[in-house]
Amino acid sequence: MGPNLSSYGNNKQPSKHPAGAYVTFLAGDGDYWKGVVGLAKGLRRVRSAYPLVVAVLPDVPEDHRRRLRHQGCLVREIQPVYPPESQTRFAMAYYVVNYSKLRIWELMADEGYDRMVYLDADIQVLGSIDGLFHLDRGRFYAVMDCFCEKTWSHTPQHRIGYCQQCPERVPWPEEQLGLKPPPPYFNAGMFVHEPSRDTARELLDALAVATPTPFAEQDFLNAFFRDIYTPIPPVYNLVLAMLWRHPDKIQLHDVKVVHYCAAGSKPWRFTGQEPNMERDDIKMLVKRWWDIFNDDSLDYKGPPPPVDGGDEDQQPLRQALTDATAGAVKYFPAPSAA
Ligand SMILES: O=c1ccn([C@@H]2O[C@H](COP(=O)(O)OP(=O)(O)O)[C@@H](O)[C@H]2O)c(=O)[nH]1
Ligand SMILES: OC[C@H]1O[C@H](O[C@@H]2[C@@H](O)[C@H](O)[C@@H](O)[C@H](O)[C@@H]2O)[C@H](O)[C@@H](O)[C@H]1O
Ligand SMILES: [Mn+2]
Repeated sequence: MGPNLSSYGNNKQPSKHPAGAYVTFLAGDGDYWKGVVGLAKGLRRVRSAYPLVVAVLPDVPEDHRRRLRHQGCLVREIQPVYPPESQTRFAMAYYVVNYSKLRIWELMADEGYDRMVYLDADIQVLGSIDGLFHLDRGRFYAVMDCFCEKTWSHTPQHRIGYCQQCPERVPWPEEQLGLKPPPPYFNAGMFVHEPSRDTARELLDALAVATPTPFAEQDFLNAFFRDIYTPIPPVYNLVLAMLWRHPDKIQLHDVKVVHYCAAGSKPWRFTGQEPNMERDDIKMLVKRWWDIFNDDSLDYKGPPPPVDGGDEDQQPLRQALTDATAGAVKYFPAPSAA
């Protein structure tokens, strides 16, 4: 039986947990910053009581950091984390970047937080999830993943059509494939845990001797937290493929967190051309994302938080460069209504 989340409904928020924060991760000079802006505005829309910390790699340009600060994000630079050298073929080549997520335990502990809710930048929060900060301590909370998409085609379970979401669908042939993969396995796009430098050290020491695997830090985190992982309902991280792989498990109107991780579903790059992207529910969810992203009433109204760690004397130069390019980004029109 999973944790009792029933009392944490939308409006019955318990008092604010003293030292909690949302945290996301941003790498590169591409367009994921739009995901972070959307997430910051989405959390404001559901009146979250907690700040959003953005752990940025050094390659995130000042212009993107400024845009995030202007949306009230607490931007903090982290150093990259690389897995040991290996010949591993990641499910997506860029997944090697995602090991740097492992810096957040150290970052958030140093920032003085004792509870964090991690959210990928390709996530949107449609209903309040502040109650997650009050879950019992000592556990690692996340939503179970699905093995049915072709990104899992490298695994034996995918090959025989087995998925932990419906273990009865295909019996596991132990004599042929050995023991069933130890359930449950979580999606690492969203999780609830407690920052600490000890955990940070243990994670990085374990990674140093780990063999990288196709789902990179997600596989690693599943192995590391296996003994304390506690599944929470999919309303807290709707892995989009669940809509067509396990529709019986999803009531769309109950969903609080949408994770745009299916191929072709990133709203800021949405073309509708990839498989399943023609679905009405997908187009509705992408429009929901754009409606929040383009809603000026959700913009941060306060003074931008101070630049963290920026060498102040460079700030004026940075600002001049930023202003010079500020008009360069055109916000894309929302896709046509579903
Ligand atoms: O170029 C990139 C790739 C990934 N990310 C971050 O790493 C997370 C995990 O990557 P992604 O969400 O693309 O993986 P998926 O959930 O789609 O497998 C993203 O949400 C971002 O927070 C990023 O900032 N820049
Ligand atoms: O680096 C590995 C990534 O693995 C996970 O994404 C996968 C997973 O959800 C599969 O089940 C889907 O089939 C696939 O599309 C999707 O990309 C996390 O969302 C992401 O944060 C990150 O950990
Ligand atoms: Mn993601």
